[in-house]
Amino acid sequence: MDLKDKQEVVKNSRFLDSFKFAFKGVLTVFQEERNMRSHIVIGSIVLVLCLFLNLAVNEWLWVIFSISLVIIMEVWNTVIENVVDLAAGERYHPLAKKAKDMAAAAVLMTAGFSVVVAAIIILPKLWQKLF
Ligand SMILES: Nc1ncnc2c1ncn2[C@@H]1O[C@H](COP(=O)(O)OP(=O)(O)OP(=O)(O)O)[C@@H](O)[C@H]1O
Repeated sequence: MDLKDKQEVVKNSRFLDSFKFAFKGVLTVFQEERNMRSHIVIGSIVLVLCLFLNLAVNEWLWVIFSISLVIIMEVWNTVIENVVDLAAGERYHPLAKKAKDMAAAAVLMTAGFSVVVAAIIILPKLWQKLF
């Protein structure tokens, strides 16, 4: 094995390691964040509901996009909470409060966007189906 092959093996193992660490991150956020579990349950219910509503492809994309965005934003919220806790520890600090509140605001705004998507795409179809 020459130097070039060795470098490729090292690169490959780092690539696999980064997947392993990313999956560990997914697992940790699910285990430790109650809000994340709620997002997953609500998102799954919405997706199952959509199966019965004959959505067009672009409507599916909007629904999947908005659910994914809430989940991704919750991951970032958790990242910020952890980093702030690391920096501030048990101390009260106005900047720690600002950072955590803004991170929570980002999740809230994204959830608001999902509600708008649901109101435009899902509710009218559900209404039609039911009445
Ligand atoms: N070190 C701190 N200094 C000042 N205010 C803080 C600090 N830590 C938390 N807070 C305030 O308390 C609130 C709750 O903090 P916490 O760390 O429990 O987050 P949370 O929003 O409850 O998170 P979770 O998503 O885990 O429910 C924050 O939104 C922030 O307003």
